[in-house]
Amino acid sequence: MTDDPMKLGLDDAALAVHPTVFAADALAGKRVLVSGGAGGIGRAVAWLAGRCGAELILTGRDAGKLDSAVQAMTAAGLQVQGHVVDIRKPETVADLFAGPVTEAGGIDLLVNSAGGQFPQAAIDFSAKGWNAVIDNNLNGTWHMMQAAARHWRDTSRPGSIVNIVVVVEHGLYGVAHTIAARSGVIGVSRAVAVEWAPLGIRVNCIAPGAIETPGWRVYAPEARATYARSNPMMRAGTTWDIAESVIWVGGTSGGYVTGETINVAGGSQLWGETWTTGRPDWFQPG
Ligand SMILES: CCCCCCCCC/C=C/C(=O)SCCNC(=O)CCNC(=O)[C@H](O)C(C)(C)COP(=O)(O)OP(=O)(O)OC[C@H]1O[C@@H](n2cnc3c(N)ncnc32)[C@H](O)[C@@H]1OP(=O)(O)O
Ligand SMILES: NC(=O)C1=CN([C@@H]2O[C@H](COP(=O)(O)OP(=O)(O)OC[C@H]3O[C@@H](n4cnc5c(N)ncnc54)[C@H](OP(=O)(O)O)[C@@H]3O)[C@@H](O)[C@H]2O)C=CC1
Repeated sequence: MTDDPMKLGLDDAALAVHPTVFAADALAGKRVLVSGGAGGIGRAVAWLAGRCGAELILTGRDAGKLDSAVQAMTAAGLQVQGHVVDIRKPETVADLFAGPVTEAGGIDLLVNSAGGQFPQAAIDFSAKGWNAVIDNNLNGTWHMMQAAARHWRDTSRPGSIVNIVVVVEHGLYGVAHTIAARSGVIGVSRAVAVEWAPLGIRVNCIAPGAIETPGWRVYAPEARATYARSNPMMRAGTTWDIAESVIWVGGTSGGYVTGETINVAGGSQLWGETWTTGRPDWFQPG
């Protein structure tokens, strides 16, 4: 791992050729919407979905990042468009579905990869900081989920949602606000997996472990240096590990799966600790 933000995780050149278990037509005729689609995990999901034959709609806040993702994928022959959408603003989410999603002919799969947080001891959270993380990760994800469900209901087509969360049961510290927000996403996903089953909508979550991405820049280098050894496999995962699990559960291969949260975390849900703020003296061995 390096501190060069352009070198955190797999880049476009790697994602364009990374080996995959999926067939080139696994998502032929499908359209996939990826929020945070120019970020680390979202970008890998988009590349894989595109390489499996899906048309892509990517969203994010940063127009420049979106442009670079769209350009790289277009140059590789993928069908992709990008739109600036802040998931915290329900009106811009509604505009996305009423505009580009409808004009493209609808979507089949929504992957909510937009999200993030900052490391801080919970006792020091300001009200504003807490609210920012809850709003981004719980409310923002919900706005996207509900808009997609309404789109599928109103167009009488089935759909699938995959929410990217974090491992909430064990071992992730210094980000209690995001544990709260993501626990909420997991809870509401379980609830609507039942409520929306009559609409033909499946809802699942993927909980990544330590996956090297540009998002890691928010953590101090000393904290980051410990992440790889925070799981029994003693290594960080790749965005491709997450992308293949997303396409598996979100696509027809996951057709009988709903309401699940799948840890793709090298076993860190069972063993290991990730202190995003550095491990306090109390927890030091010996
Ligand atoms: C077992 C499993 C193993 C798993 C092992 C896994 C290891 C890694 C786990 C997770 C990895 C990832 O998620 S990778 C990362 C994904 N990407 C990211 O997290 C980057 C994106 N982050 C963000 O966008 C921000 O953090 C977020 C708060 C969500 C967005 O907020 P805003 O855009 O509103 O941002 P701001 O205006 O900057 O901040 C709003 C307020 O938040 C607070 N705030 C913001 N940054 C702050 C900071 N660094 N320290 C304190 N407080 C802060 C302040 O009160 C701010 O107000 P003022 O005081 O007025 O300024
Ligand atoms: N990497 C890891 O180790 C882990 C990551 N995760 C989670 O996976 C998801 C993807 O993270 P990752 O790819 O690593 O990080 P990145 O920071 O690379 O990507 C996150 C993307 O989310 C977008 N985003 C954030 N907030 C908003 C918003 N309000 N509206 C629209 N877009 C937004 C950002 O877009 P823009 O830059 O355009 O604002 C960014 O590109 C996040 O939820 C993250 O917390 C979970 C566990 C571990």
